[in-house]
Amino acid sequence: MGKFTVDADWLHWHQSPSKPEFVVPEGAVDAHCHVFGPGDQFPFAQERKYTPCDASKDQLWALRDYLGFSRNVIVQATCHGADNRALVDALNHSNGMARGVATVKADITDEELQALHAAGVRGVRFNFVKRLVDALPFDSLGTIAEKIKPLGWHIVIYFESQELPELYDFFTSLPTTVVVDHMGRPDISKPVDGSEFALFLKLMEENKNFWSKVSCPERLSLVGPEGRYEDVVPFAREVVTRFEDRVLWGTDWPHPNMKNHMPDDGHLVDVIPKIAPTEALQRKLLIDNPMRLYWAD
Ligand SMILES: O=C(O)/C=C(\CC(=O)C(=O)O)C(=O)O
Repeated sequence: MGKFTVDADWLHWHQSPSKPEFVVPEGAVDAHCHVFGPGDQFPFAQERKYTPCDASKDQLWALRDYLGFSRNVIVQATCHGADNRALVDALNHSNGMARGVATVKADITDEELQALHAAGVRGVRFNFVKRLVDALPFDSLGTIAEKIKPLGWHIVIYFESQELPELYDFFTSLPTTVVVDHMGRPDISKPVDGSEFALFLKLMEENKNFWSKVSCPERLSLVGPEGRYEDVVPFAREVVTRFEDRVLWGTDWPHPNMKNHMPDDGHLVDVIPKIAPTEALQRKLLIDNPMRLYWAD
C-alpha cells in the first residue's frame, strides 16, 4: 500500500494499448504528457484536487518507444502543485529526450528558474480549469510572465471554452509565446464554424504568438472510442491546416481525470493522419514545431 490512496473513481492508464496503424515519422515528439509520482518518492501536493495512480518516467519512456515517438514534453500536472521535483527528475533521466513545462509561484527566484532551465524546462503553465485549481490572480501570473520572459520560455494556458471571453484580454496581454492546451477545449456539440470556436480561431489568427495543442479528442468527443473520436477531427483539422506552423500534438498520457473511458494510446495516434492529412503537415506537427519550441538550443 503506497503513501497515497488513489481516488475511488480513478481510471488507470491503459495497460496494453494497441500498436498504432499510423507510423509516426522518425524523431516525433509527444508534446503533452505527465508523470505522476511515484507518490512514495515524489509526494502529491497538499492542495491537489485529485489523487492519481502512479505514472512514472520509466513507464512514460516505455510508451514513447512502443508508439514510435522519440521525445516527450512533460507538463506539470496540478496534483503536484508547484513542486516540480517529479518533473525535474524525469527530465534529468531522459538523456535530453524530454523537456518540461513547470508550475511556479510568483515569488520564484531567478536562481530557481535557472535551475529549472538547466533541467530542461522551457515554459510555465497557467491553469484556469476550476475543477483542477484555484487559479492565481492575474497580477501574480503577470509577475511570473515577466520573470520567465528573459529565459525565452513560453506560457501554456489551460481553460475551457466558456471561459475564453472573460480571459481573452488577459491572454492577449501576455508577453511571450502562448500555447493553448487542447484547442481551448471546444464544446464539439456546437458547430465547427459557430461563434464559440470562432473566438478561439480569432485568438489564433490575430495573435501570431499563440500556438495550440490539437490534443485530447478523448476529452472532447461525444462519439467516444467506439466512434474513434471522429467528431473532434473537423475541429483539430481546421486548426492544423490554418495554423500549420503553430500546432503541437500530445498523447496526454496518463490521461488524468478521465471518467467515462480510458483511451487506447495507439488509437489516439491513429487520429493524427486524419487531422494532419499530408506528410508535410505531419512533420510540422510532430517534429518541426515542437523542436523549434523546445529544442531550439
Ligand atoms: O492532462 C491534462 O491536460 C488535463 C487534465 C489534468 C491537468 O491538466 C492537470 O492536472 O494539471 C484534466 O483535464 O483533468
